[in-house]
Amino acid sequence: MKAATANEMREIDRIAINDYGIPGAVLMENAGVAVVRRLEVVVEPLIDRKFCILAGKGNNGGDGYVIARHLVNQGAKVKVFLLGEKTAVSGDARINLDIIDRMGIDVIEIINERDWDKVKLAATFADCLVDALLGTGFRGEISGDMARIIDIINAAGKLVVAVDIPSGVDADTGRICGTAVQAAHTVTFGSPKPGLFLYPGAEYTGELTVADIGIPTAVIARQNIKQNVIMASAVRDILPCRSPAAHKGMNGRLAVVAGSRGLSGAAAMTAEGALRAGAGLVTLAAPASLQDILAVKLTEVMTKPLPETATGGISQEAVPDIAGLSAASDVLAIGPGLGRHEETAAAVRAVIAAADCPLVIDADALNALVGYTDILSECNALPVLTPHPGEMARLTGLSSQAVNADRINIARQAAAEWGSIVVLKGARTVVAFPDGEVYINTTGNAGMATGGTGDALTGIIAGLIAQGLSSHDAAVAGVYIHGLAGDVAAQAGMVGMTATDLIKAVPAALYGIKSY
Ligand SMILES: NC(=O)C1=CN([C@@H]2O[C@H](COP(=O)(O)OP(=O)(O)OC[C@H]3O[C@@H](n4cnc5c(N)ncnc54)[C@H](O)[C@@H]3O)[C@@H](O)[C@H]2O)[C@@H](O)CC1
Ligand SMILES: [K+]
Repeated sequence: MKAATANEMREIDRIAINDYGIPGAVLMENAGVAVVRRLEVVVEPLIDRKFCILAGKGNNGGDGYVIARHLVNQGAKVKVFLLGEKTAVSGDARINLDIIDRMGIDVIEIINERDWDKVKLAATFADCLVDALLGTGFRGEISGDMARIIDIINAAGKLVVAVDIPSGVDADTGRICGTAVQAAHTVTFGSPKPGLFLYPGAEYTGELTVADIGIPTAVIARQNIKQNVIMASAVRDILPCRSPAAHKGMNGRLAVVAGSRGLSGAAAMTAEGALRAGAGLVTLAAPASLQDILAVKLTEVMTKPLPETATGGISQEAVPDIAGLSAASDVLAIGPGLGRHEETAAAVRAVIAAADCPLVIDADALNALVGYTDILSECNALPVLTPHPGEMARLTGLSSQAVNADRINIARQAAAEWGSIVVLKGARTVVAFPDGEVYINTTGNAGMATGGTGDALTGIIAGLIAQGLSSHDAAVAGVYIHGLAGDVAAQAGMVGMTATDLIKAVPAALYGIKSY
């Protein structure tokens, strides 16, 4: 599913109105009715229920007047508050404001101090508040009277339904622009907006409904929208079918280069993640002194001892061994638990520059690339990089707060600059490609904020590449499956679940998607 930015959505509306001749008032009618359909479900029955509609001066407010008309027709008691003067309302919003004026619906302009008391009182007695203050026309920050009315909505403790976007949420990034309406439900029009999925905006959105308001689908399809939301159906199509006559050699050979003294678990979880994602044969290459531990930890994984530094990380002498392994593998996953020894980092860079097969690069292999991202252009296939915000911050020189504040664009820029697929992990993982295409993942939960889940993801993505998926498809499907496995594991309790629980749940997640 595509997710349109505010600018893209405005252009879509414009084309629908100007090129297709759909009157703006018709789109507004459909938008308002879509919200009423949702209200019929969440405030049931509507008759005699009290609604307070908070309207801004633009078309988002216009949707609010349509909602008011339909609610009154259904027997609800409706008060409309307009933040400003009626004379400031124009166009389609004006048409609908005039209609409800003629219907005798109370429209109170919030102009002086006494009007604020009326809003507070109405909010106190309402069953539901409808946020029609700001939609895709919102720019800048929330301040002054707008902040004040949003505070009243949030303080009322009532069911809040947002029209198109919770006011104050940046439609493109999910940033809270000063303050924002905390909605329980949001009905968005035509196409969802990225900011409704990305945190913190997603938390203010509540349950999201995407409503068709009659815009021809071709208008949206022709926009070349590059933001996507990963859907189960798309992952189902991506995943390979497994022949009933399959043997292990048909499901790919995968090599993992991971681990160092004290960090054997990361290596083991990466290898296990790959196996659980369906890889045929997995070889874990790790420092020789970890052999005994890994042999105990892992049953199905083959191990390859590598020369190591005095501190127990892989050494430069390991490079030819790994090169040989990569030549015999369909994919190489490198990084988890390697440690940050400079010799190890240099060995990692040599491996990345020389690898013959597709790469999944994570953790300490990403740290090894700080200041050396130019070597990524030497990779034969598009490498997949899986940084968390901290690693991304180190790679880009930004703070992790800055990375999280604009996840889509930061990932997109990095993917273009490095000629790589960038999987920016965290709540709502974003997968970005060098051509600007991005995918937002919605599976997963806060229980996954625990050590080792990132190693599992690296293994899962590599495991899918081993089975013949392109790095592109493996990254998109991998983050979805990883999050879904987290959701499956969380059914036994979210807090306290471990990466191992997630890894064990991968087959169930795959079964849920593909029934195999
Ligand atoms: N014809 C269309 O384009 C359609 C628009 N629709 C609705 O209209 C919305 C877009 O309408 P508009 O483009 O009129 O814009 P909005 O109604 O989203 O916002 C514009 C108003 O907000 C004010 N504003 C902007 N930034 C502000 C800030 N930081 N602080 C305080 N006030 C601020 C502007 O001065 C203006 O009065 C959509 O989100 C959707 O709800 C729907 O009715 C469907 C059809
Ligand atoms: K709104």
